[in-house]
Amino acid sequence: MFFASDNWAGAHPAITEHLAKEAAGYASAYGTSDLDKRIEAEFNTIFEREVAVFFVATGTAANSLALASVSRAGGVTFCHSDAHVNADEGGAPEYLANASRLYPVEGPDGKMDVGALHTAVSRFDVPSVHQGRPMAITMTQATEAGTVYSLDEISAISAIARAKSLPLHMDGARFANALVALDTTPAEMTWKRGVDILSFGATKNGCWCAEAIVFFKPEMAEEMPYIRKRSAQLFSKTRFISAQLDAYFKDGLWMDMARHANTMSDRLRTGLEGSNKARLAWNTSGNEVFAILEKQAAKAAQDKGAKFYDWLPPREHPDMVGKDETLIRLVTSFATTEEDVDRFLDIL
Ligand SMILES: Cc1ncc(COP(=O)(O)O)c(C=O)c1O
Ligand SMILES: C[C@@H](O)[C@H](N)C(=O)O
Repeated sequence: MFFASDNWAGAHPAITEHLAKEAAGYASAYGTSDLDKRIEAEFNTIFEREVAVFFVATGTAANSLALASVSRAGGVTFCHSDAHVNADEGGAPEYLANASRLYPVEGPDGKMDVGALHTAVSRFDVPSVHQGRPMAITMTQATEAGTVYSLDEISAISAIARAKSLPLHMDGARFANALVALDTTPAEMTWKRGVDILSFGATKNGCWCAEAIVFFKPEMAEEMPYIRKRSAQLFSKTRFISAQLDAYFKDGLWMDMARHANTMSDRLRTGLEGSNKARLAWNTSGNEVFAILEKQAAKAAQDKGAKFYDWLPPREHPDMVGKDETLIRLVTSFATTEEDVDRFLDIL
C-alpha cells in the first residue's frame, strides 16, 4: 500500500529491459547518438509539429531551465502559490533562472484564478526597476492538488500571456496523467492552447530518470544548449534517457501506465466516498487523491503498512480538517494494484 508518491514507484519492466538492451555496446555521447536523434524526432510526431527537445535529469531541472531560457534582469514569473516551482524546488528556479523571482497567484483547487493572474501581471504595467518586470507565466498540469486545468482554462491563461507578451510554461511532471484525465492529445493540451514551453515528465510515470524540456517554437530554444551545459544537465550518456523514452512511447506504454494510475485513483476516490471514516477533501481527476480521515483510521492504516504523506489544507480552506481528523495525499502509479487499493479501503 505505497501511496506516498509516484516518485516511490520504480521503473516499468519494459523500460528497464530496454534500458539494459540499449546499454550494450558503444554509442556517441552527449546527445549525438542515432537513438538520441530518433527519440527527439519522436517528439515531433507526438506533438504534431516540429519541436526542440532537451533531456534533463529531474523535473526541477526541467522547470528551472525552462524559466532560465526566458529569464531577464528583474524578471518575475507568475505561478500558483502551491506550484512546485514555488513550494518544493528549494529556490532552484530562482537560482538557475538568474535570480529571477516567483510571484505567487492564488486560486482554488491548485489552479491560478484567471482574474487574480491578470491583476497580478497588470501590477507591472508601469515599468519600474524597483519591482522588476514580468518574464513568464508557469502552470502545472496536472496540478499539485491533483486537479487539471480544462482546455478552456489553459486558453484563458495563455490569452493573458499573449496580451502581456509573456511566454507560457507548463510544468508537466504528471503530463500523461493530465492527458488521460482530459482524454485529449498532447498538441491540444499544449501549443494549440498557447503553451510555449513544456516540462515533459516521465520519471513519475514509470521511468527511472527521464525528463524533457519541449519548446514548441524552436527559435525560443537557441540558448538552451548552453543553459543546460552550464547547469551540468547535459548527460554524457544521453542514450540512457533516450532508451527509457523509446520504451516509454513504444505501443503507447506511457498512456497505458498513466491510464492505470488514474484508474487506481478512481478506485480510491469511489471507495473513500463510500466510507464512514473518510471523505474526499476535494475532487481530483489525475493520479493524486486528497482525503480527510479520522486520525485513528489513518494510524490504523499506517500500522498495517500503508504509506502516505500528511498534507496541509489549502489556503482557501484552512479549517477543513476537524480536530480528530487528518488530511492526507494518496498517489497512485503504474505499479499500484487493485489489491493495494482494496486493502487500504478495507481498513477504513
Ligand atoms: C508537480 C511537480 N513538478 C515538478 C516536480 C519536480 O520533480 P523532481 O522531484 O524530479 O525534481 C515534482 C516532483 O514530484 C512535482 O510533483
Ligand atoms: C516534493 C513532493 O511533493 C514531490 N514533488 C511529490 O509529488 O511527491
